[in-house]
Amino acid sequence: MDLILKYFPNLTEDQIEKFNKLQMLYEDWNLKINVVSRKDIDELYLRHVLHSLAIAKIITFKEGTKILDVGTGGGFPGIPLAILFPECSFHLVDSIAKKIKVVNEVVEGLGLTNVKTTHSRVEEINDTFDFIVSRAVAAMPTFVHWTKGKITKQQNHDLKNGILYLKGGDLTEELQDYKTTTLYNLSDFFNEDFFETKKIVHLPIKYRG
Ligand SMILES: C[S@@+](CC[C@H](N)C(=O)[O-])C[C@H]1O[C@@H](n2cnc3c(N)ncnc32)[C@H](O)[C@@H]1O
Repeated sequence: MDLILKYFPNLTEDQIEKFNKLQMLYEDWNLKINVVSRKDIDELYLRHVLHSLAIAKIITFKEGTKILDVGTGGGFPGIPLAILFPECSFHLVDSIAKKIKVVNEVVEGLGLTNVKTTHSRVEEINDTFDFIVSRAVAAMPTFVHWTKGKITKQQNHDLKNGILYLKGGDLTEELQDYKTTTLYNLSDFFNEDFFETKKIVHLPIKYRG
C-alpha cells in the first residue's frame, strides 16, 4: 500500500481504505478460485494495482466519464481505476463467468457503486464509452475489431477518446497499422524495475478502422 501512496500521495481516507482492503479480498478469493497467482498476490500492489493506475498518470478522467474495461479478469485495470475515479462509471466485462463472479464479490466487498460488470464477450456489448481500457487481452488489430463502434466521439479530455491499452515488450509489428498511436513508457512515471518495458498505448478513435 505504501507503494501506491508513493506515486499517488493525494488519496482520500476512503480510497486508502479501499486499496488496503483489496489484498484481503483477493487473498480470500484465491483460496476458493485461483484468480491471481501466488506471486501476483504477494506483489498485488506493484503488478496489478499500480500497473492499473498507470493510466491515471496520462489522463485524469473527468466526472461522468464512461469507461469500459475489456477482459478485466480479476478486475484489472478496472477496479483500481474505479477506486481512483469514484465519479466516473466503469463497465467491467469478461467472457469467463468465474472471473466476473470474483469481480462482483470484490466490488461488493469494497462497496463500489460506480462499477457494473457483465459476463460476456466484448463483441456482444451494445453500448458506447468515452474510453476503453484493457491489459493483456488480445493483439491490437483483434482488439480494435472487437471494440469497433463502442467509443463516443465527444471530446472532453486532453487525450482524445479511444483505447488505453497496457502493453509490454516490442510493439513495432503489432502497431504498424496504427502510425499515429502514442506510446507512454511507464518507467517515466514509476521508479520500479517492473515497469522497465511496460507501456500504455493510446489509440485515439479517429484513427480506428
Ligand atoms: C490474460 S487475462 C487478463 C486479465 C486482466 N485484464 C489482467 O490484466 O489481469 C485475459 C482476459 O480476457 C478475457 N477475454 C478474452 N477475450 C475476451 C473477449 N472477446 N471478451 C471479453 N473478455 C475476453 C479472458 O477471459 C481473460 O480473463
